[in-house]
Amino acid sequence: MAGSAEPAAPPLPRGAEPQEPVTVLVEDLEVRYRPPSTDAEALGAMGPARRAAYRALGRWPRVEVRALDGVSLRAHAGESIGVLGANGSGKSTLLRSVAGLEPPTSGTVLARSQPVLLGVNAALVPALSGERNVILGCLAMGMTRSQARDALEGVVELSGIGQAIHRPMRTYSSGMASRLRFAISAAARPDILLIDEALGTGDAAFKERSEAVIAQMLAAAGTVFLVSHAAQTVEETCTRAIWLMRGRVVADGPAPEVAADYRRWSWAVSQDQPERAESVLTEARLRWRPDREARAPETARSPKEAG
Ligand SMILES: Nc1ncnc2c1ncn2[C@@H]1O[C@H](COP(=O)(O)OP(=O)(O)OP(=O)(O)O)[C@@H](O)[C@H]1O
Repeated sequence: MAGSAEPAAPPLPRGAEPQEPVTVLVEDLEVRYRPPSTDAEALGAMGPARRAAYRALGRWPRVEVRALDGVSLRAHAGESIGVLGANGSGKSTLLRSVAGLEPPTSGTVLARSQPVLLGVNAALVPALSGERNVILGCLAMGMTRSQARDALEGVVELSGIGQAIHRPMRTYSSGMASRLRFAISAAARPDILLIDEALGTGDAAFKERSEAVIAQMLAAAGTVFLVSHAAQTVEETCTRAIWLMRGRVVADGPAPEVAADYRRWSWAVSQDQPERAESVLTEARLRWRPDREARAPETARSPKEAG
């Protein structure tokens, strides 16, 4: 993080939980992976016969990664929730789980309607033009062919990629592709939209347009989740922020305050001040105790059933 002065501590938490209906409920969610690891220690921990068998087969032992380790949250209509955290803290796994794309190892994920995960639900084909992909993406999100055709102009306008819409998507920069995916996802006007980093890839005009779309969705009582490394994006776009670390919720509260705590922690880490970072973390945990008493939304279905 730039600058050398430590950011100021945020004021104490205020306000109670919103009264609006619950749209997403996550309760004690655990997602574990067992990837193969070349770590010599994992191999060394085996008995000699097993180690020899692994070597003979050219296999590596599997280790357990706890991507999410007991996450609970309740999202409400009209909330835009920023998910903050360092690399590997579990942000994308949380979004994939809410979208119903990641089976929980244990715990519960319920949603009022099928969440749309930006960039995954829209099955785009690199060899086809942006235009053809808009149609495909809209069809993939359940729109009819004529609804998709009607949506085309608005999608192109929101994405701001102009004449490039007629070129194959494989020729797009990653920012252009992200903007188009965002615009396609927004066209379906989903009740629950999950965005993984895409808003950071646009210029100021795109940012303004995408923020307007998010505001419209929230006004229609939807819920937006936005994953970002950037505390500033979350501060500017979200009403609430959740800070994840090693698959656990460190803080869950109003976006400006939680983002400020995250910023102070990132600053201490970047200044190589582990004790300071630890004390910011402890303060944040005390300040923003994650809610553990989640209740199911009345009309909730699991994400794969919903929609
Ligand atoms: N398919 C997978 N197989 C094994 N491990 C995985 C898999 N997907 C994620 N992980 C691990 O789970 C942890 C959380 O990953 P995740 O992608 O959710 O983090 P993230 O906070 O989104 O990271 P980033 O900010 O770098 O995108 C990491 O340790 C990652 O290596």
